Amino acid sequence: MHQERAVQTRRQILESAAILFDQNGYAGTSVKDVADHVGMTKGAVYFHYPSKEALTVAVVQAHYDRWPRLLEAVQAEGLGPMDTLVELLDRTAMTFRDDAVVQGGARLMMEQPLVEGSLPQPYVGWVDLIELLLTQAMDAGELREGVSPTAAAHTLVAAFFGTQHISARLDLRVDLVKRWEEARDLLSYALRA
Ligand SMILES: CCC[C@@H]1OCC(CO)=C1C(=O)O
Repeated sequence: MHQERAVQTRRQILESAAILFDQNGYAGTSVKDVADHVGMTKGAVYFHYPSKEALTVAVVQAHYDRWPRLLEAVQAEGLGPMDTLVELLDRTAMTFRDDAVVQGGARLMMEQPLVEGSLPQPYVGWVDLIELLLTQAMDAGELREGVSPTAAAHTLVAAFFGTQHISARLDLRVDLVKRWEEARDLLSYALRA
């Protein structure tokens, strides 16, 4: 019971931190702000996360931890490789629209130069994963002749990042899924055999 309580508390702290980092940025958020938002003392927050940097690294890690789980859920549907990739990115767009931890992590990654604490290199995980899925699509005859999985992975990550960034700035990501569907449908003409 105690362990479960601690897990729940850590999740609530991360969620509050992510919300505040997304709203006010890294420099504009203090551990005290997070404690007030989650309804705990600063000391209680420090018990779980010993510094603002530890909190920052944890939010970003929780952001990236979403994607392998999302991939597993999509792969369980047994779609072909190209449809798996399309479904994965569609659900990633929904996650960027709906998930405060993903949104807070994305803002922190934008502010990486200002952040003490070591953060992962952005984008490269997605390029590798999408390149793998497009290579599987090529092997299955689902990728247009002559399209390089590596080049297409760079383009898809850039298109997704730009789409979610513009939607975030102009519309708080409310229209993100629709904007992503526009980009995805256009890119499908270039990618599908
Ligand atoms: C899938 C596009 C890349 C993704 O979009 C926001 C962001 C945060 O840095 C990303 C990343 O680092 O992978």
